[in-house]
Parts: sequence; C-alpha cells; structure tokens
Amino acid sequence: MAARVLGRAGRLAAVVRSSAVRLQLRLHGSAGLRFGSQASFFPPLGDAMLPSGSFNNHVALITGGGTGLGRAMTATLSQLGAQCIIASRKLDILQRTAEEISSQTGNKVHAVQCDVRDPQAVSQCVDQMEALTGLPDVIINNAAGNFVCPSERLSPNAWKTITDIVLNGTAFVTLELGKRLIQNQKGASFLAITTIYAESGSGFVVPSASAKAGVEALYKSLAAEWGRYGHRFNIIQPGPIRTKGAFSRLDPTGAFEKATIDRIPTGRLGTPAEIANLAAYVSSNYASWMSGAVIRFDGGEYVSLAGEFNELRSVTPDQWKILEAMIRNTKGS
Ligand SMILES: CCCCC/C=C\CC/C=C/C=C/C(=O)SCCNC(=O)CCNC(=O)[C@H](O)C(C)(C)COP(=O)(O)OP(=O)(O)OC[C@H]1O[C@@H](n2cnc3c(N)ncnc32)[C@H](O)[C@@H]1OP(=O)(O)O
Ligand SMILES: NC(=O)C1=CN([C@@H]2O[C@H](COP(=O)(O)OP(=O)(O)OC[C@H]3O[C@@H](n4cnc5c(N)ncnc54)[C@H](OP(=O)(O)O)[C@@H]3O)[C@@H](O)[C@H]2O)C=CC1
Repeated sequence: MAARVLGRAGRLAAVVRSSAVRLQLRLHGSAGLRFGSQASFFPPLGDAMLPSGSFNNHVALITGGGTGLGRAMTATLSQLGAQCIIASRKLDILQRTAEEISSQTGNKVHAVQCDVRDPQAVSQCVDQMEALTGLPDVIINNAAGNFVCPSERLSPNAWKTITDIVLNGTAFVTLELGKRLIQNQKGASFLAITTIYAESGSGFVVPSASAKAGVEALYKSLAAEWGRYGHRFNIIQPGPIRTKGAFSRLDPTGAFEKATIDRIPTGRLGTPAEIANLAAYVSSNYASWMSGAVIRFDGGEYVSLAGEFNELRSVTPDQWKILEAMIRNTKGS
C-alpha cells in the first residue's frame, strides 16, 4: 500500500518536474481560485449602526468633510443627531454638501473655509466655530493630500505640500482645539484617519506615508498626555475605499483596481458608509474607554500583503496534491 502511494507520488512529482517551466504552479496566473467571488459573504451594510440620537447635543468638526469619506462621516454623525462643522479649502463644495446633508437629516451642518496648512486660518476657523456652535465634542482629522509619484521625481514643494496638509494640518487643528478645550475644561474625542501604509511604509506615496506615520505618533502621544483633560485620541487606518479624491490620484487609469481587489481577503473595496459607522462608534460615548487605539479597517488587505506564503492561494486542489506528494516524498535534509 505504502509502496503504491509512494510510486504514485513519485510519478506525480515527475510530472511536476518535467513541466516545471510551463506550469510554474501558475502562482500569479489565472489557474488558481479567482478572488473576488467571496465578496458575497461580506455584503456592506449602509444604515447608521448606532441608536438614533447617539450624538444629540454633540458638536462635531470634520476636516475635509465636503467630499469622500469625510462627507460620509458627516452624514452619519448628522443623522445620529450631531450638529456638524465641515472645514476645508473649497467653500462652494462645503456649502453644497452642508445643504444636502442638513436637508436630509434636519440637523444643521455648517461650512467653514479653512486651509489646515495655515495655523492662522485654523485659529480663525475655530473662532468661527466657537461663535456658531461652541467648542466641539468630536474632532475628526480627515483632510489629506496625496498622489503617487516616484520619490526621485518629488520636488521640495511637493514633499512640503503633502506633509503640510497631513501632518502639520492635523497638528495645527489638534493643538488649537486641544488648548481651547483644556482652557474650558471640556472633554472631547479626537479621531485621525491615516492609512494601512502608515505602519508599513510604502514606495510611491512616501510623503503621505511619512506624514501619516507622524500623525499616528502624534495621536498615540496625546492619548497618553491629555487623558487627564478628558480627551480621547484614536486612529482609523482605512484600506481602499472608492472616492474620487483618492482614486484619481492613486490609480488614475484604473489599472490597479483589479489587483487590489484580488488581494483583499473579503473580496471587495470598503464603502464610505462602513467607515462612517466605525468613525461614529469610535467618536461616540459608547467608546468612552477607547483611547490610543489604532484600528485597521481594510478587509484584510494588510495581512494579505504581509504574509510571505499568501500567494499560495493561487494553487489549485490538484496542484496541492502534487505539492503534497513531493513534500511527503522528500527524505532527509
Ligand atoms: C484601486 C487601487 C488604487 C487605490 C488605492 C486606494 C487606497 C489605498 C490607500 C490610500 C490612501 C489614501 C490616502 C489619501 O490621502 S487619499 C486623499 C487624496 N485626496 C487629495 O489629495 C485631495 C487634495 N489634493 C490636492 O488638492 C492636490 O492633489 C495636492 C495634494 C497636490 C495639493 O494641491 P495644491 O496645494 O494646489 O498643490 P499644487 O500647487 O498643485 O502642487 C504642490 C506641489 O506638488 C507638486 N505636485 C502636484 N501633483 C503632483 C504629482 N502628481 N506628481 C508630482 N508632483 C506633483 C506640484 O508640482 C507642486 O510642486 P512644485 O515644485 O511644482 O511647486
Ligand atoms: N479613500 C481611500 O481609499 C483612503 C482614504 N484614506 C484617508 O481618508 C481621508 C479622506 O480621503 P478621501 O475621502 O478618500 O479623499 P478626498 O480627496 O475626498 O478627501 C480629502 C479632503 O481633504 C480636504 N483637504 C485637502 N487639502 C486640504 C487643506 N489644505 N486644508 C483643508 N482641507 C483640505 C479636501 O477638501 P478641499 O479640496 O476643499 O480642501 C477633501 O475634502 C484622508 O485622510 C485619506 O488619507 C486613507 C486610506 C484609504
């Protein structure tokens, strides 16, 4: 019996060896299980998750709240009762978003122009906010700038532009509000939106990776320092979620979308409504014991990219029979 199995394994191994070049186990080819079909196991839900009224009597500031993920977070917080202030450079876009969300939720959304790179503009934005709503209970640092670019093509101003928006902008908003909140003895939840590559680093988005890593250090540090003032600091690292702002600058031709989805274990991109629900939870009183947390929200993309053997997902059951036979057939080292 054992001899028969070994004989069969030997023949299978010979087949593998003789066609090694042709077969190459097609690790990167289309012979393996197609990824993406598993998305049906993980359908995104769009409704607000928290009980209605969870943010009644709360004021929330969302930077970059006029578009993309910031807009979705604003819509969810507003639906849950918050009075929101959205701030960024383009007042016309902010005003349109504010009107649309207000008319849907019945809760006021204020639009305030602010370039977060300019500390004076940030201070004026907070003045305006204090006059409109008072100081906020919830601050979401979501504004960002990014584009893919080989690092040897980056000018000093390109580097400065991204790091100014992402790291300095987040710091200016956080410090200005933090100081005023401390002075007024008012607690607050601060949330920063970073990326999964803030942790790993990534080529071709080096200013963004460096600045987002700085944001994470800032928020973890302040979580430790400012808990005594009633302030919580948390971080969400999103994986790919389709927005015009991100995809037009990171994958302008759409050439990388399929490969991106193929490596995500849940088989799909995230949705703005999903991250909005997470941001709402983290910013709510239901999460009052959460501080200093870094929450990766990426459908499994990070671990999928990290594991050295994960490409073996492409090996078919028939190929596994051959591989297993070869491995079992090996004697000694
Ligand atoms: C499906 C697969 C792929 C998708 C993967 C998706 C997710 C994976 C993880 C994603 C992480 C996402 C992180 C993000 O942050 S996405 C957010 C993107 N949104 C934005 O960027 C919105 C705001 N952006 C802007 O306003 C501009 O793009 C800006 C950042 C360039 C800033 O605008 P502005 O202040 O007007 O700056 P400019 O004067 O235009 O430029 C300043 C400086 O930069 C140089 N520069 C601009 N663009 C490029 C480029 N494409 N390449 C190289 N250099 C560039 C520009 O020339 C200036 O430098 P000078 O030296 O010439 O002065
Ligand atoms: N979508 C994705 O797949 C991912 C997104 N992220 C992060 O999510 C967040 C939202 O990105 P997303 O919604 O996709 O992209 P958007 O481009 O839609 O959002 C970026 C926002 O930042 C604002 N902004 C840019 N520069 C400034 C500035 N100098 N001052 C004030 N506001 C500014 C923009 O408004 P305006 O132009 O009016 O200033 C815009 O509303 C970002 O932090 C991004 O890094 C992270 C990982 C993945």
